[in-house]
Amino acid sequence: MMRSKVAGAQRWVVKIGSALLTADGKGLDRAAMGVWVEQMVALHEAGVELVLVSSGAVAAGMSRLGWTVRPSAMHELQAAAAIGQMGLVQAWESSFARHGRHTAQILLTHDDLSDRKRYLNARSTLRALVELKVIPVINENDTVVTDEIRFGDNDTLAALVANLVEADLLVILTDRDGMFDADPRNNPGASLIYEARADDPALDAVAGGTGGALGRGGMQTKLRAARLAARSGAHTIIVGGRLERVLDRLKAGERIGTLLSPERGMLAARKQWLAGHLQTRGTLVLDAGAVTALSQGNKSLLPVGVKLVQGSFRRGEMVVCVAPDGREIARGLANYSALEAQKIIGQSSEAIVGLLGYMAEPELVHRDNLILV
Ligand SMILES: Nc1ncnc2c1ncn2[C@@H]1O[C@H](COP(=O)(O)OP(=O)(O)O)[C@@H](O)[C@H]1O
Ligand SMILES: N[C@@H](CCC(=O)OP(=O)(O)O)C(=O)O
Repeated sequence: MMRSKVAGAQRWVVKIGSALLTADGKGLDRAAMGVWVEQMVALHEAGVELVLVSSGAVAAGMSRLGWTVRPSAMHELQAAAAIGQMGLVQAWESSFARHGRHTAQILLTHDDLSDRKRYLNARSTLRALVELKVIPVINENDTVVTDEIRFGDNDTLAALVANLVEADLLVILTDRDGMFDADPRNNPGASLIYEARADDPALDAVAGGTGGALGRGGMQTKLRAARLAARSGAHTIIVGGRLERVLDRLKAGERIGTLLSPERGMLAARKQWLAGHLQTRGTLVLDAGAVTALSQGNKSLLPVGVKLVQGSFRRGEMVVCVAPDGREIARGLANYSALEAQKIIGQSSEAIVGLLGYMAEPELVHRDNLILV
């Protein structure tokens, strides 16, 4: 069976766990990293937008310090993470640089994603990096977190990043081929689950065990991550990072790993997510024709149907669309900034290039990014 949802995904968050990255505790596995980088570059060339969530700082730091046992004291873990993070980003940077790609380090904490302003700032920085075709490499900011506010495992962080960048696919690379119907460490006969709905309660029982010696979360946090990612409509794949050409094969639609699907359609979930999480930055006053097109025709909003632009917003920010009498019709993500929108309203989409010198999209707000109210 072809996995079209995976093959067709445009924006991927790829999460690589400690167990995989650190060759089972022997420092960073640069050879394996190089193989994933090659595949990520190929995805990039195929037009896929990529964000990487990389664990391994603590494990890499332990190996630099010659520690063989993971410390339990928080300050020692934090010290190891601070040391290891250097090696981790160096390794990603040099590996991507061999293919002419830049990387960018982003360290996030729980607070960054729960505080609205910081959430929106992180979102716009990540969007900018993705547009610049740079690969963001994200990890938890271990130095400043306390026990109560730690993500602890990067599965949760990766899912929140998938929400943040509105990814359509979260790929969790791990040391098993996927999620099995029982922990394969203690059940050699366990079999791989190929597909399930992320919200299926039967999965709670099979994902019961904890992580390995190096990883933190085990399958439980991966399942929770899939459920979190599903809130913004993303599909999740849990798959073996050591499988040959794993990312290429996912892109080709091959049925490997465990695919966990959102319960609701991608578009509906994504729209609900957008409505609940983004502040509006401006207002577009529509003409009567545009009001009808949006509310009855399920159409995109074209510049020609807009009479007035209010507020100051950037490309990708949320705007309110109102009727001439001020009644709110919809909200949506603008394809142009307020300044650009001022110049193109009332004009046909063909005129955009002449007016701005380029055309990002023919619509001012695409219907996939429009939420009717
Ligand atoms: N149902 C299950 N299917 C697969 N693996 C499971 C399951 N339950 C528990 N596990 C364990 O989860 C481990 C992977 O999680 P973890 O060690 O946290 O890795 P990572 O560093 O990749 O996040 C596997 O090695 C496996 O032993
Ligand atoms: N921030 C930590 C990641 C924590 C962790 O071990 O995560 P994971 O291996 O993904 O379960 C680190 O870089 O070591």
